[in-house]
Amino acid sequence: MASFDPAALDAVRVYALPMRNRFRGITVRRGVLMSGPAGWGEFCPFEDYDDAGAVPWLRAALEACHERWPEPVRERIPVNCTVPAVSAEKAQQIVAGSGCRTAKVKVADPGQPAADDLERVAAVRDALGPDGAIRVDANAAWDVDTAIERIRELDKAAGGLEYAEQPCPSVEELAAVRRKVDVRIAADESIRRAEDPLRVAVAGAADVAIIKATPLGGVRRALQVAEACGLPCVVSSAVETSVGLSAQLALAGALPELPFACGLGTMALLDGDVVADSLLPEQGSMSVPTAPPEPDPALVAAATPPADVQRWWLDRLGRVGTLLGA
Ligand SMILES: O=C(O)CCC(=O)C1=CC=C[C@@H](O)[C@@H]1C(=O)O
Ligand SMILES: [Mg+2]
Repeated sequence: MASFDPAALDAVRVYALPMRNRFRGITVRRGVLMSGPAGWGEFCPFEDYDDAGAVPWLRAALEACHERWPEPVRERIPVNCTVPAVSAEKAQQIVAGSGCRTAKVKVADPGQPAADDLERVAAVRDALGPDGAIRVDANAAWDVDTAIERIRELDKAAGGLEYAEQPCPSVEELAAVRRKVDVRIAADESIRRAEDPLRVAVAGAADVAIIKATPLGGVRRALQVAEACGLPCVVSSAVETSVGLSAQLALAGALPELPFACGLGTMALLDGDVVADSLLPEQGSMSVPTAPPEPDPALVAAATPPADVQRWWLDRLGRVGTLLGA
């Protein structure tokens, strides 16, 4: 899909859904659903992405509208539950109610003391028991020295970490931290926000690559990124509705190897959905869909935001579409 032609789409619908807890600094998730001959796609770059950064997100949506997904090599995907920067008590409830054997815990949330992170991971260990896996995600919040110190403390409080995701902003910093800690390092923003994700220079700086179909330009592009980086991959969502999430599950289904649980149990973060049969984990795993689910018109109507918000998204879609075709 080289260019964007709104006339080639059958429908375009703006949605807004509240988040159950503040996540990544947001309390409402918004985006655009669109349908084409192959099915429904979702364009949902976070509001802080500029138009150029949103181009791959549109590519991903158009892939779902116009192309079938690659053949899967597995039917089910083990997933982690995602624990926002909530209280220890709430973290424990989220994990206990999830049915997942792996938990990803957000840490280093702006304004929160480090002690809260330690309490949260300890509570998650309590809820998971000794054989569950715990990973943390700092979203590039630390410098190298802070990262080394915090990862060691968190590893102890968690009774062992599976990996620490994006502790610092740059690839060089990730490499420096990796040399000093015994915990695996995973790269996320270093891949998804890279100028050219196909030239992923994370080998040596990370043990695990987090890949996301939605911000990387679709399932096929994400598969190429996975191959180019040569690291074990974890597919993680961009907190889409079930429409966009289905493409992420298709990616996880098509990856040649999948050694870790994926971060795809994220419908639990949203209060509502646009499809009747939400894509949720069952006993810690999710099935790989063969095509995107159809939105339910009543749910889409209920999630439709005010006219000014719709206009903002349709304008953004138009601008990003122009950039995509340029
Ligand atoms: O990986 C998961 O468990 C859920 C997805 C998730 O954590 C994220 C989704 C979207 C934006 C991000 O801030 C965040 C991440 O950094 O991985
Ligand atoms: Mg991350």
